Amino acid sequence: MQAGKNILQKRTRVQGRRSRPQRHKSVVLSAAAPQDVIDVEATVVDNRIPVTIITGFLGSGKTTLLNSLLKQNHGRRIAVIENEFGEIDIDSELVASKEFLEGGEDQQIMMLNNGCLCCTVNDDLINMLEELEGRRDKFDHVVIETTGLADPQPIIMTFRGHPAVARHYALDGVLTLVDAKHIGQHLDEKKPDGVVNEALSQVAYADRIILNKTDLVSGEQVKDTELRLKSINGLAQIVRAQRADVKADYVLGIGGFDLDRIADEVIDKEEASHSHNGHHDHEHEHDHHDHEHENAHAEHSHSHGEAHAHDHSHDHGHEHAHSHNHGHDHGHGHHHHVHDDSVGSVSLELDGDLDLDKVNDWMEGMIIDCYEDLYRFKGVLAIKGWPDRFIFQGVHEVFEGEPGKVWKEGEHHKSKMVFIGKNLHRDTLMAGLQGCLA
Ligand SMILES: Nc1nc2c(ncn2[C@@H]2O[C@H](COP(=O)(O)OP(=O)(O)OP(=O)(O)O)[C@@H](O)[C@H]2O)c(=O)[nH]1
Repeated sequence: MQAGKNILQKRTRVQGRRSRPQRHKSVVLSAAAPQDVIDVEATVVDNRIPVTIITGFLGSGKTTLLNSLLKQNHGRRIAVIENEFGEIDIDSELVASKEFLEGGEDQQIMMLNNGCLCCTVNDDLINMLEELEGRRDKFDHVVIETTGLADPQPIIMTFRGHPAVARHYALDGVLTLVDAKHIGQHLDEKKPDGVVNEALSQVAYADRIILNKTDLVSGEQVKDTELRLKSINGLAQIVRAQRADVKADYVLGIGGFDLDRIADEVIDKEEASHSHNGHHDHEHEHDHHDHEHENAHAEHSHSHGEAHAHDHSHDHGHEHAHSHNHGHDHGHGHHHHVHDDSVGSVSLELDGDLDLDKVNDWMEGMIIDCYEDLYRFKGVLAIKGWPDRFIFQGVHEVFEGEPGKVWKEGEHHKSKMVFIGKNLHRDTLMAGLQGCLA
């Protein structure tokens, strides 16, 4: 326990792949595999350049947003990397600040014309970022606009997993534009096995969503769409907009990968919904608490009852959407089958303290076995014997965690996790979490 404790005084980033499971030994919370752990002192000031990815399906309003962003007086100098699919550079013609390309001091637009960012992402994007890095005194923030057909995942992974990029750039967040009128049909589109539904992926990876073009649909449709988006991604904030008209703060400075903000996002979501302000339609951002609470003791007592039969803990969980190709019991009415996308969110909440070793084993196994399906996951854990919360987040196999706020005297200990991904089975995840109880 003590060794793990020491590591948790630091920020840890852990990487691993299923094909090399031996490298995952206790990767999550302890230091048993020091060669796999990159420690950065928590007190180090992060001077890296923040990067925001703006994505969204064709015609959803990305260029409109970019124009509005470049015109707003937000005090940040933005370098834009635009990815135009095909050879004809149309978007840069449409962006108001194109003149900055020709020597403007404040903002820069760079074009990636030779293909789709997500396909050719590594070399082209990395080269461009390196080039920009040499001029970093000229800007404060990088915005990458993907093509409408890009799956943002490889771009995100470049920032999370590529050491040279991660040294100079910090992914601030993923902002997804959604066309209120057409998103449904794109989400519904069935792709062949192994082919990504880009629209779905763009929603699933979002830290923030702009539900745009609300002028083109009824209020009822907007609400339905919002529910659907939340079912896919229970973590992202959503604002409604027309002409992508949102404040720059909503797009820049998201802190989607900032561990310090995760506690607010994940555990204090109810309170957070009342404390944020300044965004359009903010009342829609956190109102997904219509989930039903479940008594997991009843559900799982056959397998877990002995371990915590008398601690009065119970869990609350909600599943927004999940694959229908699994066979758990639908009879108790606690699952909301919003639609049958295989990408969805599962939130888990469990009272009581967790055992460090059990959490390590469980999360290690999950990352090894399911990293491809785990798009994003975040959580705050109560670990037995630790004075502070443990906060973590991950994107596929890239995991990061650090100590969070100290538990107050007498404060009720509980853990909360949110998973976004494919084929997530809430019951299995909850059983796994319950199995970690101390
Ligand atoms: N009615 C309506 N039209 C909008 C809104 N926002 C943007 N548009 C229009 O929708 C069209 C597409 O917007 P863009 O900003 O170019 O969308 P995009 O996501 O950059 O499109 P791609 O480059 O094709 O991926 C343009 O004609 C915009 O003027 C809106 O809120 N309502």
